[in-house]
Amino acid sequence: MPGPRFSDGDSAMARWPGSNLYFEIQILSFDSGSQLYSVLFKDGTEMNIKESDIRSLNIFRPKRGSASPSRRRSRSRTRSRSPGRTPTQGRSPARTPKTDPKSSPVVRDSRKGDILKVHLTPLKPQDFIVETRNGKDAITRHAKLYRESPVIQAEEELKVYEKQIKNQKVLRYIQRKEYFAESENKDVNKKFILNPEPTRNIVPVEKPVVEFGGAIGATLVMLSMPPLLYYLLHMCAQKDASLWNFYPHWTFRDLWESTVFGYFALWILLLELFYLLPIGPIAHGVPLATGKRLSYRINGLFALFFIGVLVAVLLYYKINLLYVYQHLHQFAASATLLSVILSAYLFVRSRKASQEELSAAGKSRNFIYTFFMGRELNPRIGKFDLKHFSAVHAALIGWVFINFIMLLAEMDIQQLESPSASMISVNAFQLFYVLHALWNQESMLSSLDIAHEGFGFMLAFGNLVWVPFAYSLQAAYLVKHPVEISWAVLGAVVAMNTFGYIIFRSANNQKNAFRRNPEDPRLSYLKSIPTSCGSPLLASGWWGFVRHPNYLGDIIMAWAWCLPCGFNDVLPYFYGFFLTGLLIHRVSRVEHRCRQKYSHDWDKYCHLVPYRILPYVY
Ligand SMILES: NC(=O)C1=CN([C@@H]2O[C@H](COP(=O)(O)OP(=O)(O)OC[C@H]3O[C@@H](n4cnc5c(N)ncnc54)[C@H](OP(=O)(O)O)[C@@H]3O)[C@@H](O)[C@H]2O)C=CC1
Ligand SMILES: CC(C)CCC[C@@H](C)[C@H]1CC=C2C3=C(CC[C@@]21C)[C@@]1(C)CC[C@H](O)C(C)(C)[C@@H]1CC3
Repeated sequence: MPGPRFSDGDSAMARWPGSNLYFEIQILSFDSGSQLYSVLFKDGTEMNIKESDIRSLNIFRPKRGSASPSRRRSRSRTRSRSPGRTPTQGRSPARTPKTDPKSSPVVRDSRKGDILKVHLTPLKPQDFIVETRNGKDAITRHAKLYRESPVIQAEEELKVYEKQIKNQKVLRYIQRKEYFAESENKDVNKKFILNPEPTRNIVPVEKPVVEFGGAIGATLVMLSMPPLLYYLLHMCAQKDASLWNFYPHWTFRDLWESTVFGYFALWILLLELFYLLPIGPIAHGVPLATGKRLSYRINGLFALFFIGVLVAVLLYYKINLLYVYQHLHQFAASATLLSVILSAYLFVRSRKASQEELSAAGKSRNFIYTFFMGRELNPRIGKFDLKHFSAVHAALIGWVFINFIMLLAEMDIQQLESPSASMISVNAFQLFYVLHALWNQESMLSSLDIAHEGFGFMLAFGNLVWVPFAYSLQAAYLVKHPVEISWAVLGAVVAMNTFGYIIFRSANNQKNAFRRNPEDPRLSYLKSIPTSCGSPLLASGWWGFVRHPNYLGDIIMAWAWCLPCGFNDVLPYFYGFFLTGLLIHRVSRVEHRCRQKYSHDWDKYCHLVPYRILPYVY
């Protein structure tokens, strides 16, 4: 068998697997057993590649007198989707085009002293409107060439870029056509195909996928979640909280009181007021289909602080905050009613929304399913963003508030001078989690719910009802079920929470920093996979450990929050089970989106990082 053609340390060009694109690499080693070269791409990706996919650099070198576009580009490199440099298509190196002397301006190249004749294809404004990252890069380079170098030998290169842009446009129309053909919306179909409105950003066309078991699943969830919540709250208030000790003897009055609804409405109005205060920085959400980015006022921490001051004032004036505990069921029912009213309003107003303003699921024609999933992505009344408000202010501040009420109730019912260690730890862990979320509020704007989900019953009920009333279940349980925990156990629980938090926080930080700036020198030790849609995927660090390390941290914390409630009952462990289930289900939803967006690059990532949440388990 002949020996290897390339030696360790050689530079060459290698074909990116599954494509026709060649990138510069360095040979690291050759394995005579598998006959594969271990190569290093310029962006740090290491791969094993066979010899037939590697070419000598000479093949790609331009002929004398012509300047290689790849070389020129590397001088003024913008971030491209290629690993390290812009790919060279196939094997044909760019050549200096023959230009038409009549139509070309004559310019002197001071660097070479040659007189070169250049013909530039004028760009039409619409050529600048493309939707992919790659297209953007092409235009940046295009414009750079235009500005920087009057001696442009790159007519051919420009043509390649124009072709790329056109291809992307064609692809976009085809995707749209397929998409709308599927959704059977003939009118919209015509509008987009005959009269295409150019979109101006990186918005992958999402195919609708039926989640939660479609209309039947949605109906079951909508009908079962409210009673489940009242059952859980009821069990927490029972002396014997074992799950089977359930003899419902509810009357309508147990669940409904108009005064309580009034107080709840007042609470929401107050939060809305704080939400609208012009305090705090403005952040921008992810690009929408219209190309716009919505602005959001980031003032959750201020709002929490004001609520804290208000609670302190009410306590000072001896206002009976235990009223909330005494009417917890009615408050939960009022919140449920409000979430239903809100969902109905959202559904009605979404009929006026344009297709671009709808979520992928919201384009379905099933009433029940879209009522549940939500149709409009970012329903706003003026500057008031209903979804953002409910996820941040109503859910998170409501959760902290109810927890605090439970702490007061425990002291009152158990005649304690200070809250128990279990109650303090549950309150402290969850307050810390909420403070973290509010401190990093800007990164929430790219979360699945804010960026991609419509606003319907699921999020309205989830945020207004489920988070404040079900996530505070451990504290509600401790009110009537005192648990003595030793310092050793407390220490172990704190250690477990800290461990979960470190994973959660560093995983989210790594991803957020990488998304903000993939070239960040502080992240240079991390490997990433270039993708055809432009945004690379982290493939080392936490995101190389499992595919959803932040969920792992979240789940560890969730169980740590249950442990201070002891082992007498299963009830306070509900949150651990619920969050684990929610995040496992969420993995499939997020991964479906990622597979659509990154296509085979996502499969590549899954191959490199085979486990989703827990190595060797899931
Ligand atoms: N306590 C609770 O009830 C809940 C808590 N959460 C928490 O909220 C936070 C946000 O959750 P969520 O939005 O679901 O999920 P993520 O924050 O994990 O976001 C998923 C997105 O991250 C990007 N991504 C995925 N893999 C990679 C990678 N390898 N490299 C770079 N980017 C990658 C993709 O977006 P793109 O391609 O756009 O970059 C993907 O769509 C999480 O920390 C979660 O634990 C969430 C739900 C409920
Ligand atoms: C109808 C069912 C009961 C559905 C319940 C689902 C909800 C509990 C969750 C759906 C998405 C959520 C989010 C958060 C809490 C849980 C719900 C409402 C979130 C506010 C938690 C804190 C995070 O930092 C976040 C990213 C802001 C979360 C947004 C999604």
